[in-house]
Amino acid sequence: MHAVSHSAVLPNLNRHRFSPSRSDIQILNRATCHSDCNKATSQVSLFLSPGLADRRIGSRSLVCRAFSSVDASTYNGVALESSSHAAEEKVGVLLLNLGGPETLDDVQPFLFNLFADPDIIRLPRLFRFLQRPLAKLISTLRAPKSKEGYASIGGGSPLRKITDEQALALKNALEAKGLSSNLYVGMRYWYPFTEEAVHQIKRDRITRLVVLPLYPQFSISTTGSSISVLEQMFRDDSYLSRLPVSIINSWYQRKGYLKSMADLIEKELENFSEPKEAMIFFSAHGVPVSYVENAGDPYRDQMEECIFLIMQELKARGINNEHTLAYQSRVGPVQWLKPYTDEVLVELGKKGVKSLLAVPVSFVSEHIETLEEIDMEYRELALESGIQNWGRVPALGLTPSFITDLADAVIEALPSAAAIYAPDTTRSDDMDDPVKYFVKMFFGSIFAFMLFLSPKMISAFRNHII
Ligand SMILES: C=CC1=C(C)c2cc3[nH]c(cc4nc(cc5[nH]c(cc1n2)c(C)c5CCC(=O)O)C(CCC(=O)O)=C4C)c(C)c3C=C
Ligand SMILES: [Fe+2]
Repeated sequence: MHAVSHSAVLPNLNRHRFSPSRSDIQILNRATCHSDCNKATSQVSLFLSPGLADRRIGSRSLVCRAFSSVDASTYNGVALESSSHAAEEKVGVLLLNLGGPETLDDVQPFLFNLFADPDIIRLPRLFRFLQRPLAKLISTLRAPKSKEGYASIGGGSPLRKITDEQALALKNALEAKGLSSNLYVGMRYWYPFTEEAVHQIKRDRITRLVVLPLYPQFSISTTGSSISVLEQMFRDDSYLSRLPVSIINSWYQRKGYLKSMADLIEKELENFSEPKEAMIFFSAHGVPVSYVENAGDPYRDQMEECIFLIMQELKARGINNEHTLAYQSRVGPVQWLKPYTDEVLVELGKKGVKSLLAVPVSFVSEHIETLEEIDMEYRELALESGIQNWGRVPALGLTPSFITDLADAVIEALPSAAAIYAPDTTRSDDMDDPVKYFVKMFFGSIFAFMLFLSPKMISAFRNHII
């Protein structure tokens, strides 16, 4: 069990530019705007190159260093006084999510957006021009496999619909608690893009904003990436840079979330003929090991603490089932967090585990990785491996206790909203150090060369390695 680090060094997210290029393919034509993030520093991809990742936190990064039960960050740490002009306040709540292709034709451009994200693939400065060609190559290679997955769950991702429903439910829950608010949905890789949501917030002249990523645990690749987009937009805009904002970086420690998860698990265990015999199998979306070990991503620590807290809640209810945590959905040629879900399922089967309850734990809506990967691929693998009784806990979705808890999180975060001010000037750049720059360039060149030429690399992107 990893303790949550209260001094975890998080990445400096203060580094991207929002600069969509005119020539960009159809995604940009359809989007109001789209994050290009072309000003990545000279660091090598976190995703592709463990060991060379090196990110520092700026003193004014939107992501704070400390974690608390509502891990909310404000821009300058100065809480605005609780306004005597509350009646004039126009509160906005921005839900951040990943987004997913709505049709099979959307799959490749969606994957392009994902792989064009420098928080997913980061290249040395000199190779920045490769970001989009590389994203194009990888998305094209991966699209057939990914399309198969989306085809098997009805031809597209349910994420937009579910997130919209969650937004409406949250609006109503806030209303019931006496807070009138405007809800916005901002997706990182598909419609409605985060940039569109921010433009709407601006048009609506919101006076106070709470940003709530729909990921219980923080990762550089999810919440961090979305916040990078916001940071860039907010810094460059006179209205947005003054808007009081509170960002809830992670919220897996909240009692309401833990209880809601425990409720779902308890209910699902009852479907087994011998509920006490079922192993509770937490399956989290993985990230490359380099995120955690080189870039200071708190994701693994938070995930482990999250599982511990859910189990504590279950134990308090007299539920003492065995449990385990594994990581799913790895992509590409690098090491991801272990143990891998597929390998653990096979091992458990060999060890004689007969009943297993799968619990998706990094996401709060159904999506391709629950509906296809867990319900189809992993279920089949588990049954082949000797596990006889299989169950799966549904994602939290619109569970009322969960939505109510999100509403509480928003209300608790509101008073600490504070305005953004000057960008971080304390940050140093590898470009300032010619030796470091040369070393990175050298290894970056070799790496880029290998990537383009190695059939092994290509096949690693083409398939989920499961
Ligand atoms: C906490 C959740 C998630 C983390 C962490 C995460 C990291 C991560 N993901 C990829 C690559 C892909 N992810 C894909 C889909 C996808 N990812 C998440 C969540 C997390 N990703 C969700 C909810 C979804 C599904 C969206 C939907 O349409 O329903 C995909 C596309 C599907 C596929 O081809 O498998 C890719 C690719 C990386 C590389 C990464 C960390 C670096
Ligand atoms: Fe993912």
